[in-house]
Amino acid sequence: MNITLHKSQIVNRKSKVTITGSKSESNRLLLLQALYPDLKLENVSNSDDSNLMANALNTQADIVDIHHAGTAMRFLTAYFSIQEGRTVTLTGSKRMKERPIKILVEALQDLGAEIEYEDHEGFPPIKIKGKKLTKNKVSLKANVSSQYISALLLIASTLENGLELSLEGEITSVPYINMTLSLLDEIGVETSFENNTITIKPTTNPDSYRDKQPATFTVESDWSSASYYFSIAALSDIGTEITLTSYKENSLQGDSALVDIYKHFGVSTVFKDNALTLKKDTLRLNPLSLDLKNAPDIAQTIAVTCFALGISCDLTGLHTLKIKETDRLVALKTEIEKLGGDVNITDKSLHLAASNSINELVSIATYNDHRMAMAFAPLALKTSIIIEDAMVVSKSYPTFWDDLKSIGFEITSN
Ligand SMILES: O=C(O)C1=C[C@@H](OP(=O)(O)O)[C@@H](O)[C@H](O)C1
Ligand SMILES: C=C(OP(=O)(O)O)C(=O)O
Repeated sequence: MNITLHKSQIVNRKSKVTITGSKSESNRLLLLQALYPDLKLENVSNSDDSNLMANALNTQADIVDIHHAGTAMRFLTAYFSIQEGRTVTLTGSKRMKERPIKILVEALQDLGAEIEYEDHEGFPPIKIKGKKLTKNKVSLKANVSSQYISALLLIASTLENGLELSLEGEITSVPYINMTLSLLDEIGVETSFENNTITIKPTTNPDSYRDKQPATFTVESDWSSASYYFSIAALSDIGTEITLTSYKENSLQGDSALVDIYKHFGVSTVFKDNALTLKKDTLRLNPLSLDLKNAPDIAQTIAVTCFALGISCDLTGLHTLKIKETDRLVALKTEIEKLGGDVNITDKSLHLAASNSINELVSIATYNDHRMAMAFAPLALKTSIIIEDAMVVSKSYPTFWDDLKSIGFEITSN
């Protein structure tokens, strides 16, 4: 379904939106709950990816299809590797079959896991024969995706001898690794991350973690989803306020860097009672240079904010974007150029030139990528725009379009 976003304004200058739980935290905690069933969760994400993760952990089927959910694919590869006596084929969408998994599979094989490629070496689908893993030392390349590392860390405390992981090369998306370690700490698993080595102690006595475990873990709302409101605030009139719930000032999510990043666009943020209020308080139109290797999921949001404001930007640290839901560098260049922008990309960076006009009623292709749809939506504050295959947003944020309507966006189905 394509939709048209008619040139809109935020009608209510003090709007409020409740955002679902973090997809990243939810997917980790769902897996930990499958390993440690006493763990209770609140505000779990209602995203497709988290639903797929929960269903995959609950099914006894021989074939598990996780569609477009990359994090679920990587985490479940590790999970099924330790399900003794069970054989599972893990597969996904056409794009998932192009998203590399070899670094994780090799690390698990080094630990003793039995995994075979069903189609192309290095890519899903994979057939996993669950086994008890007793080896506890492995090294892997850390510059391609942090999801491989988190996957190993999440099962590590249930391995007989724990795990000592040596990370090779520059480590990418570090906040996601720290999120995994923090969640393990919270449920009482002993972890350490020194130099390039992560150590996880085994939990031989379940009571030792049960004592320390919080009775209920409340997932913080999703910061990547919040990014679209930071962009909306940046493109709104001075004085506009948007309040988002439920957030923590000390977040585990690296995308909370938005608070500092959006100051550049004149957006200030105030935390109060688990709510985050964004306020556009100054007009700032300076060029932006930013390394996003710690926050790759907000690259599309920031590139579109800059384009909408007509300012130039140099975004670096984008080497993981080519293997996400689509090649996000190519997708951004193609779609921003349809709107009249001028974008240069390499394999790890994007340069957007300053501009002073935006083409009207352009139809934005979304390439099965929720973030393409959501990142371009704020442009409706400047011009009418069409978003193709709009329901793609359900991968991480199913109520996105309803929430935009609630704050004044005028949206019709085509
Ligand atoms: O661990 C996670 O929850 C994620 C890690 C990141 O992936 P990479 O480490 O592959 O960049 C991020 O892009 C993804 O959306 C979620
Ligand atoms: C990259 C993303 O997700 P995944 O890798 O889990 O498919 C994302 O949500 O932006």
